[in-house]
Amino acid sequence: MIETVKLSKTFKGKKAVDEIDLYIDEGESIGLLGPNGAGKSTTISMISSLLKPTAGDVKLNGKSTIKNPAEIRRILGVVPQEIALYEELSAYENLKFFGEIYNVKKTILEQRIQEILEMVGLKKPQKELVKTFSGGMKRRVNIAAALLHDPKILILDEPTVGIDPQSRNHILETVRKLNEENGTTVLYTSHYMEEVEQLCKRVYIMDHGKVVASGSKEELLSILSTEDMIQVTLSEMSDTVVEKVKSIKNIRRVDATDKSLRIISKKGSSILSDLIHAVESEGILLTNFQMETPSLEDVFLHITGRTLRD
Ligand SMILES: Nc1ncnc2c1ncn2[C@@H]1O[C@H](COP(=O)(O)OP(=O)(O)OP(=O)(O)O)[C@@H](O)[C@H]1O
Repeated sequence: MIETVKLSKTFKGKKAVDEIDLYIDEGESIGLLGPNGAGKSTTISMISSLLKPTAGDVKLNGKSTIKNPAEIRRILGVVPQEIALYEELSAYENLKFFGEIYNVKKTILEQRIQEILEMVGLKKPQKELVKTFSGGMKRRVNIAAALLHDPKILILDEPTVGIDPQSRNHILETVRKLNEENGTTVLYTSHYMEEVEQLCKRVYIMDHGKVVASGSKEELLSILSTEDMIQVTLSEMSDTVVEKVKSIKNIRRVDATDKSLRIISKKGSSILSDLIHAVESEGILLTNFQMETPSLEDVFLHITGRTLRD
């Protein structure tokens, strides 16, 4: 359906997006995961034909959208990071205004607004002014605005950043329903890997403008099939104990936080006795030892050496 071919964008000599190839089939839910500044927003702005690429192409059903953006704009709903609403109007009035801008037929607009308000959980406060809404409620109105023309593809740019948990759950549930029950194709960007794991069947991991890994969650996790993830808690923490643990054979990486160590070791290597020995030689006790199931966060760490929120 949508395909990007060596899609690139340079700002003042700096490559924000660097030869990205990705494809999105009809009905898929795709995650674009990466830390701040990875190039996610720039990529989706180019896919949405809001930003012209420096090089490369975006194709819709095989046809370039760069010269002919009308078709892709017609079938896309985009929820930008920035909230774009009229604060002095109610939620309902905002949607009415956007519906008219999107040329939604007058005969169906009213019903459509009510359906969407129900979907995003804002039917009750629809007549209240947007300026009285929480950040999460505003974000939900923004999502509603993007859905008015019943888009085939919905693109959301980090829609849950900085909002309350209730709105966050509502947004995730709305997106899941749209994809699973309505068949809407979803492109979801986030730096919260739990959301992408929950919502998306296929994931592109971006870093420094490039796609560094892609595939289904299972495929991405299999990258870690040679490693064990272990979480340990100590009675106290010291720099020397971290250094001692790092020097244990078969331990590949150690991250220390407060009184915990997150250890990546070679799969199946028994490090426990060396670990206890290293810790106790510093007069510290090992109070908890737990093997962990790897997540996409670990895949990102493995590939880039950094966490998603570094
Ligand atoms: N209009 C612009 N002019 C100059 N540099 C820009 C512009 N837009 C983005 N950049 C730079 O391009 C890089 C990628 O930014 P982008 O916003 O696409 O990343 P992101 O992954 O979406 O991160 P975030 O979650 O912070 O939005 C960053 O280094 C950013 O500073």
